[in-house]
Amino acid sequence: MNDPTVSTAAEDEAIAPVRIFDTTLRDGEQSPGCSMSPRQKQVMARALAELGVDVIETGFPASAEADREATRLIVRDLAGGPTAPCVLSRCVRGDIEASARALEGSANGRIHVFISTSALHREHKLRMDQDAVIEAIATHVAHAARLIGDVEFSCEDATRTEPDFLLRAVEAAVAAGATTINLPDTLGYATPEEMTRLFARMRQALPAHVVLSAHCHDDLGLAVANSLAAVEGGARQIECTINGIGERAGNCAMEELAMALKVRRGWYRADTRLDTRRLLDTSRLLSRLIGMPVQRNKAIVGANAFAHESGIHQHGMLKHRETYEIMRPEDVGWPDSQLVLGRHSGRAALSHRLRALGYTLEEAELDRVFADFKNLCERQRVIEERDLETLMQGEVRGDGYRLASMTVSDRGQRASAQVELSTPDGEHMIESALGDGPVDALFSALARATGVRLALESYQVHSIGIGTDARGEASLTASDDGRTVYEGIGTSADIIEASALAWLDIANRILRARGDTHAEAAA
Ligand SMILES: CC(=O)SCCNC(=O)CCNC(=O)[C@H](O)C(C)(C)COP(=O)(O)OP(=O)(O)OC[C@H]1O[C@@H](n2cnc3c(N)ncnc32)[C@H](O)[C@@H]1OP(=O)(O)O
Ligand SMILES: CC(C)C(=O)C(=O)O
Ligand SMILES: [Mg+2]
Repeated sequence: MNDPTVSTAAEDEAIAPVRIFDTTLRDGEQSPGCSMSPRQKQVMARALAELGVDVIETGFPASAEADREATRLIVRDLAGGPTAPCVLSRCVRGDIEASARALEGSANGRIHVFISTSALHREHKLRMDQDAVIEAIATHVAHAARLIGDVEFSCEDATRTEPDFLLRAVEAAVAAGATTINLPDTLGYATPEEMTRLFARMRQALPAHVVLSAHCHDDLGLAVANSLAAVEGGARQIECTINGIGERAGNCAMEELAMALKVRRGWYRADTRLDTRRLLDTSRLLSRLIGMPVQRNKAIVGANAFAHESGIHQHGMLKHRETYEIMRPEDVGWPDSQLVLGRHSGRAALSHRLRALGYTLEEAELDRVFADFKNLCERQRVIEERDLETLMQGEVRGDGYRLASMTVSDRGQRASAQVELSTPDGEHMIESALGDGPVDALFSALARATGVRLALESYQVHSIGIGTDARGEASLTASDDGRTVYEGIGTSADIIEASALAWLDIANRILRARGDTHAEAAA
């Protein structure tokens, strides 16, 4: 695959650097379900600095002690490094002074001053006319510039502001000392073409030393597209968040923006200085800290971003990876692409996985195993290596007992469990039992249903993966006669169900070893 990160020196000269302004800890954190403690923000800020973001907005110091504390911790950590801490302030003297105090000790700290400029916000929210807003900008940006060397100014709701007034507001901020001008699409209302035009017009109107910045929200799912459109119009700073968290539908997702610029470098003629190989770890860290999992199909960092299940795609991937991938998983932190075996997979992927396990099959053999494989897929969503081994050993002849449903209750004096199993003959049976706890009751119900008595030797449950969508894996070792010890494994989102699957895994093997498909069910 062409490495998009490798370019010639001449090409590099024409590539514009785009600053990444991270607002995960401010705009991201202020959205429902995403708040972080100062210590959590500090952990996240360290990861963001390692990722290579240029600016970290640490919070809004005037609003809370937690934001002041987080800013102090992060300022200390970032000292001497290239990443600048930044804090938010309204056009309120006290806000700006609280910001300057929180940034004390930082050599490259920035104060981010904002006020709404749209008619709707001026009239209904601020109750200020145009002149009063211009006066507030001039006064407060100048005050911030007296306290610190780096001031950014934002026109909140810029994209719904009258163009002439927007220019007046921005010129007032620049005259007062702002060197970064941010034009937020606060409500996620703009279209990409409007963004390009807006930024191109501002670029022409403002002096060259002023850096233009975009801050896009995702109400219409356009935050990344609008940020890229702003780059095309001359933006050289993008405000974004990890996993796209932020007010309402969120902000521009950093991982998506960074990879769009990297993969389509030749188109945008712009790139960031991020070490994109750290994107996945940073995304996972945030998910863990705020307890908000990333959806599977999320670009770049979702579990399916480099996973392929359908046979035609897998066949293409095996011939040439670029047939179905536009970037390399390792460039964003994944170890590799995944060819997941499931109901949509074909022979190419199956034989590839079998070869990796050491099985080279003739065509006729492959046909037979493929038929068994498709049968197994009717009952199981994903086929793992362990299942392939079982298929190859011809063990999946009879179906054995399968768990159809179960209920476990631990409310009375003793726990109770009811299991519904499909039998090897395709019939259904229901059994229940009491026990000293839910697992004991469950195993007793399974023993009654199958007629298999297991002497348990060990029972362990652990989590596979991280976050709230992690699955539980139960592993059991047990024997039926005290001589042969079997190991059974079950996985499920529910650890009690995983335990039942592990128990049945052993029971079915014991029955197969006895040459029995089913034992005499106990009364
Ligand atoms: C687009 C954005 O993301 S903006 C950032 C939003 N983030 C937050 O609001 C998170 C933190 N906020 C807070 O903790 C609180 O809102 C505080 C501490 C800042 C203020 O709390 P309160 O004093 O109780 O005011 P409240 O939140 O009810 O209203 C906001 C006030 O700020 C004013 N205001 C809003 N934006 C600005 C601004 N940029 N410049 C000056 N004043 C502003 C409003 O007009 C309103 O003033 P009023 O109380 O005189 O009517
Ligand atoms: C404070 C500003 C930059 C903001 O978050 C917005 O307008 O969305
Ligand atoms: Mg915002």
